[in-house]
Amino acid sequence: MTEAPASAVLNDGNDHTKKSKKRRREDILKDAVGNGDFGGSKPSKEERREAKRLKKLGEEPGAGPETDEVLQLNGNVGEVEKAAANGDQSESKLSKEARKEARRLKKLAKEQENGHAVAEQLPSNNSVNGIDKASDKATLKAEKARLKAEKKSAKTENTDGGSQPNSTKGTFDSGSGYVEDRVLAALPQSEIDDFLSTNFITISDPTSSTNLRPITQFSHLPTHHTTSPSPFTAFKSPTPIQSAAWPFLLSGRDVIGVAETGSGKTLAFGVPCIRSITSSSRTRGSPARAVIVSPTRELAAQIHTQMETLASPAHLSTVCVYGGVPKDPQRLALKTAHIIVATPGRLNDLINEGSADLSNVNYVVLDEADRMLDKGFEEEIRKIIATTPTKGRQTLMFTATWPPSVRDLASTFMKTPVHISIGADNPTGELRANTKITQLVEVVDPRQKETRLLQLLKQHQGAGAKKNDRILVFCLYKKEAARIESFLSARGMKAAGIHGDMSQDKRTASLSAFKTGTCPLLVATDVAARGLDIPAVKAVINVTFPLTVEDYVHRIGRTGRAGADGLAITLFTEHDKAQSGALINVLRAAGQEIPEELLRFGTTVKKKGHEAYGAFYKGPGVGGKKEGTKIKFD
Ligand SMILES: Nc1ncnc2c1ncn2[C@@H]1O[C@H](COP(=O)(O)OP(=O)(O)OP(=O)(O)O)[C@@H](O)[C@H]1O
Repeated sequence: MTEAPASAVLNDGNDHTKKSKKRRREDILKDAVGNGDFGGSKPSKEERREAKRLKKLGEEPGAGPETDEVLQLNGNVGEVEKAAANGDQSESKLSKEARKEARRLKKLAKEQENGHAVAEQLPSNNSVNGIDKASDKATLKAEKARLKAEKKSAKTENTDGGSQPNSTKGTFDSGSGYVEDRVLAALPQSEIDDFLSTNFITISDPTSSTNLRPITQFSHLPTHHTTSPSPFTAFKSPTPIQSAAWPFLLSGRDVIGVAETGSGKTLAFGVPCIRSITSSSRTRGSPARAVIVSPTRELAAQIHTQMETLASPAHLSTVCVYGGVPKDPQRLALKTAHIIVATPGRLNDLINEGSADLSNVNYVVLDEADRMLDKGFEEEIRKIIATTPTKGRQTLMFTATWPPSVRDLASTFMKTPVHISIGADNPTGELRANTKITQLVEVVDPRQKETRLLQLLKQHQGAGAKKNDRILVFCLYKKEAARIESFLSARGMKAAGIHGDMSQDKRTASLSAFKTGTCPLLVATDVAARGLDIPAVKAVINVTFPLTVEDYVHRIGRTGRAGADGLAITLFTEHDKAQSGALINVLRAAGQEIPEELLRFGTTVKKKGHEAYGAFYKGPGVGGKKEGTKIKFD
């Protein structure tokens, strides 16, 4: 079972007690709503926020065309006021809400009359009138939805004692160049709140300088004209992490984005990357404007492919830089590339020899950020970031797991980052597996693992229609992976392998055979645990438990992607018992069954002495200290 829904939260770090600020806000409020018709009482926090939002809306310079929207808005004011005029108890709440909304709409209508633009960027291939009609229609639709939502929210208030989700008010960040789309800006606040709470979106902004509405539709993106043909045609709407992260990223903010595996984080950081480059005015020096770092070669290649589809319509070029392949083509491509996707080791090599120059890079992404910040990579990351400018640089960290051990280190690279996390009852981004994955754990005798694996493969990939179903088998060690691959091949199963002892060519060939379905069984080490987006992996089988429960969450995340269901089966032995408590917590958080035999190993989560060593922590050494063993995948 999933956890109970949590309200969406936008932490407001403002000091609301300061007198001068308070006075200023009240002045703004007066400006925004006339002479403060709040029924004689002091405006609520909500009302003040809304007024502030409207005020900002009015201040935004622009040349928005005058449209029928004004009439429409006025019409809606009447409708709202009519609704507000009704008198029974359940409608008195509505009437307060409706009055508030009426004031908001009146103000908006007035601003439209005064010629203030609400939207900044419009698709270049549309005529202004076409856009106006479309947005008018959308506004009308939004208004209808708003009235419906008002009724619903009034109803809820009457049944739950008046509790409200915390609000995220839409607004503009005039300094950044990002302006909310007019349709998005016109959406009723209740709809935005609803979106945040139903998608379990938690936004924590230490500055509170921007209260940005989530981009709930691709059409609300200011960049879509730069990426035509649209990269979104296959998708209905942005995923929650995309919706929530885009406005902040488009505003130039640093962001930590924590969202479950397979939830579209690549586009979450990829789309604003294009916008960041196209809006930059720098023309001198190195062409590189963005760098995206990932822990494995295969993941770097995958991100690169996705970035290419975004970049080429905007006439930007990209390069993928990783080890195990010749440097020359990479050196050449670096001369013109605007976006560098890289694994850290090879990128540092190329920086050191002078082939890569990051001095103009102002968009830095650490994908699988917790992995990039653990001891295996920390030093490499420091070196890379040190060659980028401090001023004007946007730093992004995206991951599905965000252990406390890396959080302090992350903050040393970032400027007041906005923290966005997606997940039920998970405002601090604690460890969560994707809830679309069914997790089965079998406690077995270590000597029976291979026999049990064979049985499971026959059961889930047997003959007939199931024989081509993709199954990913994880081992802990390279030698173990090689042995299991041979074991399966010797029993007539078509298996490929991927691990660090193989040449890059062979790794690439195995992955490609698995992706295309030529070989439906892949035996891997944790080199394939993170980020890989392989279509329709039916099941993940863990033959040996990984070294950390974070790695477990990433491994099983290769199935159940982009909203699909998945299956993960884990063979757990007494050798893994130190991890039982942490695994139980992950199972519990995702509402999964916890086997009695697993509970017998204990529920205590052992506090690790060196959490920063992440997946490669092997226990304390002499004197409680252990040297970091640098194990790299590239
Ligand atoms: N808005 C969207 N709607 C539906 N599918 C989407 C959307 N955006 C991206 N996807 C698809 O979702 C899949 C997973 O995306 P992606 O690989 O970016 O996930 P992720 O969150 O980075 O996962 P991981 O944590 O495993 O790295 C991809 O196949 C991608 O094409």
